[in-house]
Amino acid sequence: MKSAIGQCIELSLFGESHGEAIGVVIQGLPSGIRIDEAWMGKQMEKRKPKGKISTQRQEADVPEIVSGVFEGRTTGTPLCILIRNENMRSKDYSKTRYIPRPSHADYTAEIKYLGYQDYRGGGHFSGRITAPLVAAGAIFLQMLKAKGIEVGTHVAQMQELTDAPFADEEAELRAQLLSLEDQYLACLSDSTRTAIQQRIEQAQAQGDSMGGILESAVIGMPAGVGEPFFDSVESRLAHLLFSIGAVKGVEFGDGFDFAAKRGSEANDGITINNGHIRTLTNHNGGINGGITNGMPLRIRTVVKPTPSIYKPQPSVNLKTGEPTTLQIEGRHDPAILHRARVVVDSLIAFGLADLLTERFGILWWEGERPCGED
Ligand SMILES: Cc1cc2nc3c(=O)[nH]c(=O)nc-3n(C[C@H](O)[C@H](O)[C@H](O)COP(=O)(O)O)c2cc1C
Ligand SMILES: C=C(O[C@@H]1CC(C(=O)O)=C[C@@H](OP(=O)(O)O)[C@H]1O)C(=O)O
Repeated sequence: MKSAIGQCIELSLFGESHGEAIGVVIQGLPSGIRIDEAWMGKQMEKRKPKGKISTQRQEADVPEIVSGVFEGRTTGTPLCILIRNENMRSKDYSKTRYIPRPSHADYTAEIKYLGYQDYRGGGHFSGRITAPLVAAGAIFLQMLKAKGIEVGTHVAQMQELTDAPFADEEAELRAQLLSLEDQYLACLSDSTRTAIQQRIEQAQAQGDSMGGILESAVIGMPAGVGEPFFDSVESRLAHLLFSIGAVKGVEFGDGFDFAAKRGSEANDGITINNGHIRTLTNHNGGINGGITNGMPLRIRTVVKPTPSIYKPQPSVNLKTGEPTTLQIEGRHDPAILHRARVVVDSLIAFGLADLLTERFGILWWEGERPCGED
């Protein structure tokens, strides 16, 4: 029953939504990585609930680094980040203690943990546990940036509303990733952003919720990263992305659209560009044989509509065994994807940092550690 992942670098999560604190322990980090707490704070802002399109639970979400950093740089020993819970309203959950919310983890956690789980606010299964992932992700994203690797995600689709696609051309894609940096509801097109915002607000007003698709891109990944068979780049990243509550699908490159294509439409012709091997198209999303080929990675993640909705729903009282109608109270996100996009970036960055360390060794990050500076 571990909440841990990683080969060379290990991430381990702890905490519950209504407990004292939540957090992450990272082991196997290179020493000497500069920690930019101000930038970590900016990343946390992207996940924080804001406005009508998010839960009304307001938390300061200030990451406290309690070990593993000395004089602003990683020591290389376990790094622990703590985030205090302050704004809980546990009474929202007491009336419905034995009435599981459809499509949340209430029933499955009850069975697995024999009723001993902290059921308040989804406990360890709450989307809240993604806050420490974002704090940790800020470290991995900065490690990648120092190596010229950029990761970014936009809200690509909600129902029939679709955002502009990521560009194939690398300089244009880089500019697009940059444009997403300071957005809360991150879209490439202003009109799509407005329409998606309105669609979520509409659902919120009706006590309902929305899902959608997040599209991510990574540029600057060197070719040759990834392990054969079980530790392909796809397997490792999908494992991480499926750990995010409400994620129900992940695809790479053209993904499920390959079903409609012939080989002649799906293959990426190989070319040479300024001495670098590149492909003319990128249907395969930068990965062949589970190994990066030097092209941008393209990943799509589908996030289901938030399970906690304010409409009456059928459930069962687990104490009496009687069918019942559930009417929830409390504060919930009418959509998750705008808050989850930074979680997706964070986990992709962690997965790639782990794979890069496996490929090149921990000293590959050495350039990050200018000896004698400071
Ligand atoms: C950032 C984030 C916020 C979330 N907010 C809510 C919420 O307010 N209410 C809710 O019912 N589920 C929320 N979820 C989703 C649940 O945590 C998730 O659906 C639940 O753990 C069950 O997992 P599953 O949907 O993967 O089966 C959120 C998830 C994330 C990642
Ligand atoms: C608090 C956050 O989101 C929570 C995620 C969540 C869930 O079930 O995932 C349920 C709600 O928790 P509570 O009922 O305790 O307020 C959300 O508010 C957060 O993400 O920081």
